[in-house]
Amino acid sequence: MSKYKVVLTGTTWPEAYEKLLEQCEVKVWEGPGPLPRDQLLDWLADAEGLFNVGHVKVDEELLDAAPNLRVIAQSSVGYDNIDVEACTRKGVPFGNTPGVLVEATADLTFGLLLSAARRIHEGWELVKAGQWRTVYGTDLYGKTLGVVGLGDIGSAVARRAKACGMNIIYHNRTRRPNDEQEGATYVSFDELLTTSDCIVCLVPLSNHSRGMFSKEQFNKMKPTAYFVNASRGPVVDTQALYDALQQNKIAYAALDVTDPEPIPADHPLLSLSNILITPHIGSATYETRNSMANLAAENLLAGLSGKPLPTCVNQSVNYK
Ligand SMILES: NC(=O)C1=CN([C@@H]2O[C@H](COP(=O)(O)OP(=O)(O)OC[C@H]3O[C@@H](n4cnc5c(N)ncnc54)[C@H](OP(=O)(O)O)[C@@H]3O)[C@@H](O)[C@H]2O)C=CC1
Ligand SMILES: O=CC(=O)O
Repeated sequence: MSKYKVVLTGTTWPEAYEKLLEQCEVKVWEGPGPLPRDQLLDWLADAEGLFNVGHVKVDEELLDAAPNLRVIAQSSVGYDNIDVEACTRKGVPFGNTPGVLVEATADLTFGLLLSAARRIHEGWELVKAGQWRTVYGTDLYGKTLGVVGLGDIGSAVARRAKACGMNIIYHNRTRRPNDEQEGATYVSFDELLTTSDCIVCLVPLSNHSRGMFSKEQFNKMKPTAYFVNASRGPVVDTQALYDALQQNKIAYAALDVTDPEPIPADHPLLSLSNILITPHIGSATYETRNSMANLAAENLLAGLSGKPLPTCVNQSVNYK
């Protein structure tokens, strides 16, 4: 039996890769650096499947260059790099990896808040510098956490916060009765901004959410507010965040995602003392990244054989 022709935009985890190799002839980009666009388009000329690990941009141009494409699978839950409508127009199902990364990403997001609130990272830097002294933070217990984008991950963050004695408020475009039964209170975006002690942002990046945290929003926050962004960098206006931190309009920010990403070492944000940044590692545990790769491989192999993708974003073109 001839094998499916697949393009893999970067290396993936061994278990998933083995599964692909059983049924596919794989062109894999092993670097150095990201897969050049020309090379990708050239490889896609006869490809039936695209396994996107490097978050390459999928648009009309790419789809036109891949006339035989039957499925796109990506090992992430966010898909702001994918023109889903263009995929649907071409009849190409697209699968992401929801669910499997929820707990790991919630751990990291809440960990950022905890580290910022209690200055864990600053304490460690002091100890390494031979300075054994007290660094003061703030209590989370009894404080109000506002979650913007209370979906799978936001809800898991809320559970952690509740276990630490925080009150939970949230804002989405639609309400979540189950989370409300668990104690989360729905509020308007403005009320969340003005009343939260800590704000966690977990909205997908879209035309609705791009720049939703800008000067106006930071001005509405409490001067003691802690702001955590673990969604996508461009949801936040970076200059406005810099100004808010530099002018102490808010107390502290902790980011797992930045705009630009990666953030250059000489970026002004890094010169501030009231910020903590990690390099987009929300889902980066061995177990979770392995599960994400396996789910992406399942989506890809299902699509190649004309079966429904287990986690398809554009259901209208999923296989029946
Ligand atoms: N840092 C990291 O490593 C990781 C980051 N992520 C990021 O986290 C995001 C969320 O993931 P996940 O929880 O699985 O996604 P979900 O789709 O489960 O949740 C997203 C929530 O955001 C809400 N939302 C969407 N748009 C808006 C808006 N404009 N204003 C207010 N609320 C909005 C949605 O509700 P409604 O549509 O009703 O508004 C939904 O409840 C991903 O898209 C990704 O960008 C994910 C994994 C790892
Ligand atoms: O940022 C990671 C994702 O899965 O989305």
